[in-house]
Amino acid sequence: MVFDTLEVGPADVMYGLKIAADKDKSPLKVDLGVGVYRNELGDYNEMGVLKKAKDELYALNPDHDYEVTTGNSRYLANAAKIAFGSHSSVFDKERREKVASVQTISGTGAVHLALMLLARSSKKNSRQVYIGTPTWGNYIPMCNLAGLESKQYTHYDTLTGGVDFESVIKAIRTADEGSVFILQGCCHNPTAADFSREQWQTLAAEMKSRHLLPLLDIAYQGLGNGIEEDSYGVRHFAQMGFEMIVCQSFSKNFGLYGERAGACHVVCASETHVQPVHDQLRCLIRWEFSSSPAYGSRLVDLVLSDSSKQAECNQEFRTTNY
Ligand SMILES: Cc1ncc(COP(=O)(O)O)c(C=O)c1O
Repeated sequence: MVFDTLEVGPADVMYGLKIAADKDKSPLKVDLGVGVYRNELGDYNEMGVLKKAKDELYALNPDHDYEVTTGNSRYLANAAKIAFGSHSSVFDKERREKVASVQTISGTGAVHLALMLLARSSKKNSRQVYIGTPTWGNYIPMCNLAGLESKQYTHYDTLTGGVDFESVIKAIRTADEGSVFILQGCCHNPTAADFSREQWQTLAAEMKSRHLLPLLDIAYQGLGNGIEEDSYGVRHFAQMGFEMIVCQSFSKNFGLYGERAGACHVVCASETHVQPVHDQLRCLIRWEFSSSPAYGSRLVDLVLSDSSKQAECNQEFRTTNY
């Protein structure tokens, strides 16, 4: 027998909660479990700007922008621009310079790919991944899956309802050089305790002096204080010249949960590292799932490539009460 040693996996708390919520027939029920836009009736709420993008996409040749494995370059450039800002020092005037970007199976796929890349990079035996708790339930199991050791510190101060910044700084000061810190860019899941601008600045200075690697996970950009403000941490770290990873999701902000649109951006210390890093990502993608689903990323790309659609999208973020 082959499978007789297998036991059931650990329970997924969110999944359990979702099933319980689905079973609850109370008319007063508000399901806040899974991050999907819903309207007043509790139904899926499609953004107006996406409806238009869908119509446009139907009119296009489905193969018009197909790029095997690592994803469509215009989509990736657009995704990088909203994460880093179009005037970021990670770009030169014409092209992305220090960033290796690939399309991923949404934000989860981006984090997984980033961890797999770290596990294959040098110093892998000593590289620890620091995670502030409580946190998104997938980080620790995904570190285990990638063969990376994770370390936990307290992120949330239950007394103030904000970030336990002293604990974060202590973790930074005691971590080994080269350790990875997973930091959520905005709308912290599950505590909503985000870093202030000043705290991002202190974090960056402290992490720089200890040669730590930030892995910034930005799964809710636009849903906190707007596109620009929500990526303050990402943009500040990039401006500080960090070698860093940004994991990006369009599930929540574009209401594209099932389409799995995301990106992983690796900002390299030097231009010469970009090609090998990109190629390692290509290999990981090819060996695991060949290529990411194209549909959602094409919709995101149509919106981000068109300034009037992008403005409409920002307007929807501002006016819709999610
Ligand atoms: C903090 C955080 N990161 C990443 C993700 C991944 O989201 P998705 O794979 O749906 O893009 C989530 C989803 O809940 C999340 O809360």
